[in-house]
Amino acid sequence: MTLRTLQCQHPQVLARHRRALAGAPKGCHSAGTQQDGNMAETAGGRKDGEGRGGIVLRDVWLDRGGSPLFRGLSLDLPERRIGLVGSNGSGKSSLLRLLNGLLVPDRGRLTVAGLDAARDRRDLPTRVGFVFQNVDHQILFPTVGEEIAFGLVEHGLDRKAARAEAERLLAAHGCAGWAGRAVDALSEGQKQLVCILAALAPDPAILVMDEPLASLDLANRRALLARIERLPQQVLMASHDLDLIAGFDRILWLEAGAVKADGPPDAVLPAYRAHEETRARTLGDLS
Ligand SMILES: Nc1ncnc2c1ncn2[C@@H]1O[C@H](COP(=O)(O)OP(=O)(O)OP(=O)(O)O)[C@@H](O)[C@H]1O
Repeated sequence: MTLRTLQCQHPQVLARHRRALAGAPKGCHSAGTQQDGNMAETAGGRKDGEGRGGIVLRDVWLDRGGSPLFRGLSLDLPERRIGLVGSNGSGKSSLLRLLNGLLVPDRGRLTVAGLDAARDRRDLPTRVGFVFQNVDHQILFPTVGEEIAFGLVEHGLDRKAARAEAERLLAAHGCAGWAGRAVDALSEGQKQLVCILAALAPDPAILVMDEPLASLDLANRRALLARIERLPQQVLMASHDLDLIAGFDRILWLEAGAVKADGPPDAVLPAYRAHEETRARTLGDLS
């Protein structure tokens, strides 16, 4: 079954996003990296960045907690696999939350998978799958099957078909028979896995992941990473585990809401690692 062919009969925002949107506050310039015309081709022959995916920020401003965080951020993000690094509080989660409408820019323009993030805010979650840092911010339903089927129903599948698709997805990830399991009885890592599968189920154009694999064991982490590498979706992942994103196409390093460095992993990650080691020494000296 391909959901890509389904017309979304229910363009309203998914309930988990509705809930988050209800409480969401309203919403550095970096040298925007231009598309290099050398984007990877997906299994379907589509080039990411010009098809379902693609993220463009133009002079985006955002205050958080009364202080300016992003001050004229401009970026072109067409690559298939983009890693986001930065110290605590640098703005990674805020940037990811702009992408699915949980935050809106105070000023400037943001386009995500062809949608204007301000004008089409309520439609964003239909194109952007979001995996939260904290599973408790994501999981709504008592059972695994219901959690995964939910997004499919919102996209127009009837409940029976959605349940069957959820079971198929679980089986494809080595979790056959999980559909009836109580989410509360799962370990944190198992919950993370369910959240990732729930985000993937409606076949979004872009998968945005905020520290998504922190609780997974080595086998599940490797399996999920391999799966992520094969996904047709554009993936944007914030991670403090630099090994996870070392094979990505591009790394954005944010500090205090501005782009500190931006480029391939072998250029950005060693510099970021050195910066963090210096910080660790400084913090150690202070303690
Ligand atoms: N709900 C909120 N209300 C007000 N300010 C917030 C809120 N969430 C984050 N901030 C502020 O926005 C800034 C960026 O936070 P953000 O969560 O985007 O950082 P981050 O890079 O994801 O951090 P971490 O690595 O710790 O997850 C921080 O200064 C933070 O204090």
